[in-house]
Amino acid sequence: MRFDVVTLFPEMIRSVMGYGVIGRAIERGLVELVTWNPRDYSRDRHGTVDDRPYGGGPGMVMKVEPLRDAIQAARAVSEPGPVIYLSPDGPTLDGGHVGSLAEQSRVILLCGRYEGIDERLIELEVDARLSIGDYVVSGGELPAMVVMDAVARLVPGVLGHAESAAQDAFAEGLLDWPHYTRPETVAGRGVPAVLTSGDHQAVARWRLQQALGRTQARRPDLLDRRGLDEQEQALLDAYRAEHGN
Ligand SMILES: NC[C@H]1CCC[C@@H](CNc2ccc(C(N)=O)cn2)C1
Repeated sequence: MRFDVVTLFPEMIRSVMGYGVIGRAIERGLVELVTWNPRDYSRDRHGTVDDRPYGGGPGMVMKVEPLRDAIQAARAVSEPGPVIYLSPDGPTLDGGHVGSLAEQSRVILLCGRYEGIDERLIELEVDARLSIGDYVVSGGELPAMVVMDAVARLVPGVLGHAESAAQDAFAEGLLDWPHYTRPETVAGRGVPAVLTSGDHQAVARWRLQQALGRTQARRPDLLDRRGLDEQEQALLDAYRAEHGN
């Protein structure tokens, strides 16, 4: 999987993406990360990438040419891939988007700053928009890193034993089950007995039941979307009987 990021702050991307499983995946070559700075493609010696908005108003707008030249430089190397603009007016990222992006061999992510990007750049070069939620942050870089992290986790080998991605309850369309580790008693609180029973089948069943119960309680909309088979319904009924809800 190759990510190309068009951004005025390449160091922001490279430093944050260098940590943890994703950083190791980049070191191991499972994920490739290349940044393209529009300022390197500015048409004047001042490195101008923005200018005042036509029609007046506060703030600055990102100019077409430096962005277009950076995107075309990215397109010119490696194989084709969609150009995705991180923007609050895109569809909200969900597991479906992450899954389909993970099937691409390459994605070019466009990060905006200032008040916005000249609309003609979007018309000329952007294939799709994506939003990470209904709020505005000061640049597209953090949203781009959220997308890259979520997608990279689905690349085979990135999470070590691949099943931990599948085990990730959200991959099942459910919220996560509770996690515990040593010490066995802390602040007077113990660990659910099944988890120290050594019965792996019982543990797996308990975890699924917890994920179902928590999803029903906190995000019933996810449950409606996912649907349950008979065994899952029985587990959920038992959970609700036990938790009185
Ligand atoms: N006019 C606001 C707009 C101008 C151009 C740059 C963007 C960067 N900020 C972003 C980007 C994406 C998201 C999101 N929800 O995915 C939030 N914030 C902000």
